[in-house]
Amino acid sequence: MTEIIDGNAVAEDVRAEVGDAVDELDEEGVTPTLATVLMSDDPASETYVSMKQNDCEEVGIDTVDVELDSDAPAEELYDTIDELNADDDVNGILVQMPVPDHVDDRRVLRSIDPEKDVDGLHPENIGRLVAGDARYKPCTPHGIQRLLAAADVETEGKDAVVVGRSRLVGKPMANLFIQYGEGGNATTTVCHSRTEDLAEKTRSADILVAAAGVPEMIDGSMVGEGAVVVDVGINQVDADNEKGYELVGDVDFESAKEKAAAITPVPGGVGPMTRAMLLYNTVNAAALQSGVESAL
Ligand SMILES: Nc1nc(=O)c2c([nH]1)NC[C@@H]1CN(c3ccc(C(=O)N[C@@H](CCC(=O)O)C(=O)O)cc3)C=[N+]21
Repeated sequence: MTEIIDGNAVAEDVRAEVGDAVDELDEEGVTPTLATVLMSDDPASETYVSMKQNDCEEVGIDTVDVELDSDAPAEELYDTIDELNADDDVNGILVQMPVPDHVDDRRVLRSIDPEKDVDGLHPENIGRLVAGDARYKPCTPHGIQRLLAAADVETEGKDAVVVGRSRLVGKPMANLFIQYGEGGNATTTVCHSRTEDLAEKTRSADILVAAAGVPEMIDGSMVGEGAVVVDVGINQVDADNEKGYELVGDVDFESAKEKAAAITPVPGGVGPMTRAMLLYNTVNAAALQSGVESAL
């Protein structure tokens, strides 16, 4: 029987742990605060940001909610970040990606105070991650590590194949897999749009992470017998429902499930874990900035 890895359940465990850490900080007079910045009209982005705010509320993290018109001048976003950097009440800053084309997203990530960069995407934090000295692990790869650990999936000595080389997922995921320690020590291959013989490589994976952003591109014929399949895809395809779209993963679930020993679903797999690790990083940011030791 193929194990369906339940991201909602593991995320709930993480939130409980984070909630306890928030209570401990509270006793020291520290209330972690996350600022979310949304500059987009995309309904999915709006949904994700409001889910992140609800999660914060559930565990006792305060939120500051900034929304900018998607056609506002880029300077408005840069100024917002400067203000949030200077605001001592704000511990974490999340600028929801993607930002509009007229905004320089690299500049956005560079200008967030690295100690408030709870996404872990500032160049300094990426550098520290690669050096094996992470301050905040990027939420999605961190969440995947946590999900694999909860499912008792050993990574040491295993062949991990990451499909996709994005800043948010593929690159940091591969970096975490090759690090020493728990959730690392995997022999790691990164595949991307120019990879030749992709199916041959994905079939060789003990652990296959699909993060290319292409709906259902990984089907059963590309999955090795007994592999663990992690689907990071959150592709929107048009649907005849309230939202007008439906979430589809990068994995063709039904055919991949026939081969896999364990697989994460979409929704209910990696997505909730991404949100949970954001809470985790925000608590650690508050602890770091207040000089109180974090329980996490
Ligand atoms: N600065 C930044 N940081 C991010 O971490 C970031 C970002 N920008 N931009 C977009 C991606 C995407 N992302 C998701 C988080 C949670 C779900 C999630 O919770 N999904 C639920 C379902 C959501 C639904 O029902 O629509 C699930 O898969 O079960 C999805 C996607 C974070 N991202």
